[in-house]
Amino acid sequence: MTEAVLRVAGISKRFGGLQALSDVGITILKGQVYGLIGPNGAGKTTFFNVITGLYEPDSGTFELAGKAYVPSAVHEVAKAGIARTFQNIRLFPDMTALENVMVGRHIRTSSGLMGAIFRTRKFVEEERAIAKRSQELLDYVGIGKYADYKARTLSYGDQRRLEIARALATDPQLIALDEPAAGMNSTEKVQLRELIDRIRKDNRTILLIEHDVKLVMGLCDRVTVLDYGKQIAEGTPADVQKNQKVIEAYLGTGGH
Ligand SMILES: Nc1ncnc2c1ncn2[C@@H]1O[C@H](COP(=O)(O)OP(=O)(O)OP(=O)(O)O)[C@@H](O)[C@H]1O
Repeated sequence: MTEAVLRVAGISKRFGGLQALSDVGITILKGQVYGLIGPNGAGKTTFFNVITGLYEPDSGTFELAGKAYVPSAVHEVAKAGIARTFQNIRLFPDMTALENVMVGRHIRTSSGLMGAIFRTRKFVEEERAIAKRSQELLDYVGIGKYADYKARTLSYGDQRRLEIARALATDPQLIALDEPAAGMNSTEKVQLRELIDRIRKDNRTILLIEHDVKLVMGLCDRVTVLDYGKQIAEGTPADVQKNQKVIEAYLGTGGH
């Protein structure tokens, strides 16, 4: 049986009087692209923020690659093995593309601050290896030739690729992409789809929040649909598309 990479269950989160998530759970198997969709305000971002340590849940259990983890802080979650991108791109705009990826890689290195200050041999060697690996990742996502460009000078689509390269640099168990196609034109979306497909073929596991339902349906192995914080459907894209509750939620006849 294929192993589960992420297994979360019973996640609830309330903001004051608003129940943003009610008993939500998903299981993502290794090598899957798993989609999370739902109308505006359904709770997708909240769910993402809970599993990546940005929001503290009111309840829930969390397991990554067979080990329980506590999503108490973003850096702890990154160390445990979940790398994420953000809806609003969060790169270091005045650092080069290569440096942005190197930052991601640093959480997997060991020489630490003292090594950096005294430029120990181990540190220098480690930096060289990090730069090499980071360049490979830029090549992998298709922006290798922009390694020395400042992040802010890259096109929107290329900045999103750079974020993905930085996420990959942490060697994550799971890559969580928050609306990667937002603001992309149709050519960029096709390229994004090819890139995500390629990442999947390399046996990586991806969780995807996306507004572009067509992209999700074409790309994902499984999909969860949220509406008003509740999981109204889970299954293959074909199953979910036929689900009456999903149709109603999207057509706005479900009480919206
Ligand atoms: N930090 C917060 N404080 C209070 N309410 C919040 C907070 N974050 C989200 N909410 C509320 O929780 C509900 C779910 O929001 P969320 O952003 O998770 O939905 P979403 O599915 O990601 O929506 P969208 O597609 O519009 O991004 C909304 O009603 C929202 O107003």
